[in-house]
Amino acid sequence: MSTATPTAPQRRSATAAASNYIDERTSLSVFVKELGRKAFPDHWSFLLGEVALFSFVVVLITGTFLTFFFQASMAEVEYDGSYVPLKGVEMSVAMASTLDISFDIRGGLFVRQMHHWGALLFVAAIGLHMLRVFFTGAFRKPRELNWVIGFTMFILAMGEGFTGYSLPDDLLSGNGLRIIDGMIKGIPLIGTWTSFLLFGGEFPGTAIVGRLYSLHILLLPALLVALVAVHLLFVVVHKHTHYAAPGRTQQNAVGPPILPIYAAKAGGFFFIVFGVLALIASMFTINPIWNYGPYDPSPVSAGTQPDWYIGFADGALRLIPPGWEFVWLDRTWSFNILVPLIALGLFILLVVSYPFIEAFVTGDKREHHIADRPRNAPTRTAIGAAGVTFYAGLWAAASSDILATHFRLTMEGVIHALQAVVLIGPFIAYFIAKRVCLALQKKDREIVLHGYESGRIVKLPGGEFIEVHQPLDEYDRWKLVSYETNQPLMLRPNDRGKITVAQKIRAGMSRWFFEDRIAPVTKGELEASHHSSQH
Ligand code: HEM
Ligand code: HEM
Repeated sequence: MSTATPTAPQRRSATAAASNYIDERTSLSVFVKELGRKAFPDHWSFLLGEVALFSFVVVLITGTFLTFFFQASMAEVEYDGSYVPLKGVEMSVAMASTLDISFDIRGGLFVRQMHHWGALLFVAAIGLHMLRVFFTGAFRKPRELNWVIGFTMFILAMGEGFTGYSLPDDLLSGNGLRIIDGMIKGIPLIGTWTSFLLFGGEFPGTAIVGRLYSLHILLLPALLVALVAVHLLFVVVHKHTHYAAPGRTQQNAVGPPILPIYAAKAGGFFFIVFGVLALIASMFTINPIWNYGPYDPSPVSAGTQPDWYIGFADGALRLIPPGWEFVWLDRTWSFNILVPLIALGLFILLVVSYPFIEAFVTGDKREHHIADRPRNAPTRTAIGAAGVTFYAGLWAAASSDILATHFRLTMEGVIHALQAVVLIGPFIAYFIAKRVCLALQKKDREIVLHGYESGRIVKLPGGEFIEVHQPLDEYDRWKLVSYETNQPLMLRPNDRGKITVAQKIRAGMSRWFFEDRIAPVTKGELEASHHSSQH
């Protein structure tokens, strides 16, 4: 057969012509060349930011599909779709259109499920990515601002999640909104008016779904997309951090180039994230609003749960002891709402400003491009463990009723135990994490100087038994040795020859931060151990 198939060189030249055409009009090649040559260090933990990025893309694509069919109206209709048990039930157009997406639009249920699972993964990946950045100290100079941008995106993502969850106007979403309404109304003086402003009058009114819709599909995604762009631009500008290894310094970034290796890997990884989400969406139901029905406060019972990332706020409300409400100056002061609001606000403030607090305490103004191993920064790791415990306690409290019913405990017992986890747990976690880090550092020191225990016991000619130690290879030794030791700040008199109270506080904090530490192995020690192992 002699069909004329285009030959490879012809195809290439067509591609070349097309890229020339584009380049002559955009000068894109300069940018691609510059970016393509950048090295991107490789480590599994760097994939977490990518999972966040790719699940965001999935959520954007599936969300766009949903906008074609979702109707953000709270007008009342009688449901007349194909889900028989709800036929004839009065509900909002928003709820009815979400049911239509689920049962009457081809592929609608699948896309809805993918959107919801994608959202859950998105926020989870952000959280884990943030913990990776925290525990490796990758937020230090020059990346402090990127930490702030990242954290802002975290808050926006939670906002996206909450507004999205509220759109279908089903039993649970209406209930979530009722909790928010209660929290807003609990703010003294302005609470009631703010709630009226948000809901356009008495809760729930007829405006809220439309308003949340504008936030959900326009304002918040636009802000997120813009911030993601700046975030990634900063990653390129600062270079990515890398872990200590031979040839890696504070001045370079070692890894495969972005083009073609990293881009090909990342592209493949996008399809894995997409595929896994599609698989989960097709196998596990999430938010079956047809089981819940339209919003009505009366049938909500124990066991209802918000999406996971809202759990910590819900838990904070549940942990406040009863009766924290007083009438004073003819007004109700709801400390049961104010205290969690203030505590969460402070927690958020602390997290977002952590890079600046640590830099102040350590007085460290150097740039850091080698990421810390968490054990080598024991105080930071311990602070992180304390923060995670605090968050986990609040989060678990959102399921206090489920814990009580599943484990046949009293509700009060569960609440008291979780109150202890939130108030005392962080201190215990701090202590344990710090001791574990120091122990691991000591172990590293032993390994560097004496090698790994091999378990092989040998009897020497003189009758003595010794265990043969396996020496480390160069690469591992580098990893274990190459970390900085930091000294607490010295108290020095200022220009007027005085030591101020602020200086004393700072020096005290710096001592606390650095006091407990294991000195890194010195060159002399290494040489000595090398000699002794040779003889
Ligand atoms: C929408 C959410 C986010 C997306 C899509 C995102 C994406 C990324 C990606 C792809 C990277 C490079 C790969 C990696 O290190 O994992 C990165 C790095 C970074 N991200 Fe994020 N991130 C997000 C949220 C956050 C948050 C919440 C924080 C911290 C509060 C943060 C702080 C950083 C920092 C400091 C770096 C530089 C890390 C380094 O050089 O080692 N990001 N981000
Ligand atoms: C980070 C971004 C986003 C998150 C975390 C998020 C989250 C959610 C969640 C949890 C729901 C409820 C889903 C359900 O009914 O089970 C939802 C609904 C919805 N989302 Fe998003 N979303 C995001 C971005 C977007 C974008 C960018 C669009 C549109 C361009 C969009 C459009 C919609 C629509 C139309 C609905 C209502 C339909 C429905 O509930 O099934 N979302 N979103």
